[in-house]
Amino acid sequence: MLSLLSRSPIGSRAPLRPLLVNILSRSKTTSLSLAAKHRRSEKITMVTAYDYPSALHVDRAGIDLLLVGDSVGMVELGMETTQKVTMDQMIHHCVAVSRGATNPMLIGDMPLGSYEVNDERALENAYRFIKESNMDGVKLEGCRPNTVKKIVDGGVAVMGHVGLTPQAISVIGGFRAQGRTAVKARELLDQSLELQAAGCFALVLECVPGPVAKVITEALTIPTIGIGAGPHTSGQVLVYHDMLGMTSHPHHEAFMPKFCKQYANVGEMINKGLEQYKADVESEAFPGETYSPYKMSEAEEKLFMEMMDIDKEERENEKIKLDEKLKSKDEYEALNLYGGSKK
Ligand SMILES: Nc1nc(=O)c2c([nH]1)NC[C@@H]1CN(c3ccc(C(=O)N[C@@H](CCC(=O)O)C(=O)O)cc3)CN21
Ligand SMILES: CC(C)C(=O)C(=O)O
Repeated sequence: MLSLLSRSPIGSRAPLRPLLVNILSRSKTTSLSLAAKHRRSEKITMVTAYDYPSALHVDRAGIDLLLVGDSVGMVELGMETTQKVTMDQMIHHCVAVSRGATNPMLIGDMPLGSYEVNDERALENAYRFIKESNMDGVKLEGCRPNTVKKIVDGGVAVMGHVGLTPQAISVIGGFRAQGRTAVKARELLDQSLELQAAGCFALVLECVPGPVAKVITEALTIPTIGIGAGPHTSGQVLVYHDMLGMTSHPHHEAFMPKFCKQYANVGEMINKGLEQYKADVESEAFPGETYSPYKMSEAEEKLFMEMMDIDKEERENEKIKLDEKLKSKDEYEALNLYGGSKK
């Protein structure tokens, strides 16, 4: 209900038609429909998206949950970690995503510093995701049952996230698997149970051994969404750019996790397309006649050429003068650039 209200056309950016279509077709994922899917033992799908076009694609594919992850900082903003991502940056991306995706349940990732200082601030920031960017719920990292309870009591659905929690990289020391000893695995189970009791509607398990994820999944009533957590979770999540092979940029290759299956090679296609465009423009293969669609009638063209003849000489003289002026400016700049030593 909350998600429907937040998409109300009154005071919202969401257009009326998708809202009606959603109600009629009942294709909108909600925490309720997700719980029902989980009860039917059907696997749940989640993918990240950070902008309008990726949101359109995720929606069209019929993915259940769309996460606007703080991984946006690394994948789209070129940061080394997720630590520097701000609330304003998250909202900026969430707004764009919400314009592109109407069917998946939209989850906004609460960035580092937006929920730890106190529970009141956490609730305020959760409300920003709902009110300013049309999200249907939020995700926060780590075991903070009191914070989760505060936000859920405030009327906002919360997804938990345990195991590798990248925002804590300065504590953990690196992007590596968690829960690999019996004691640590037991701790993860206890955290998961606490988060469920606090009111989380689902739980992300990131980079934990398969057997640990299996035990946690079987112990919980709410669905678990795994990433690098093996096959026995209730669903899976991957980062959009990783799974589509859009990370062929050398900066991104460093962060390609080994649990990620690549379903397409979009990065390679982008490289090929750009190189071909450059070659075509330089060889004049593009645009040619084929991509020059705007015509004028022969009569108008003839008239235009006749008009041009009237002051032809005057314009040519003006052009020569301007050319001279620009050329001398170029030389002046070149002299400055090379410190006057090179002409
Ligand atoms: N593009 C992208 N994809 C992700 O899945 C992702 C992000 N970014 N940013 C936030 C976190 C970080 N994630 C990661 C990143 C790398 C590994 C990884 O390959 N870890 C190595 C160990 C590296 C080490 O020990 O330093 C591994 O073998 O598991 C795991 C999770 C998952 N998340
Ligand atoms: C990897 C997923 C679970 C995430 O938290 C993110 O994309 O930020």
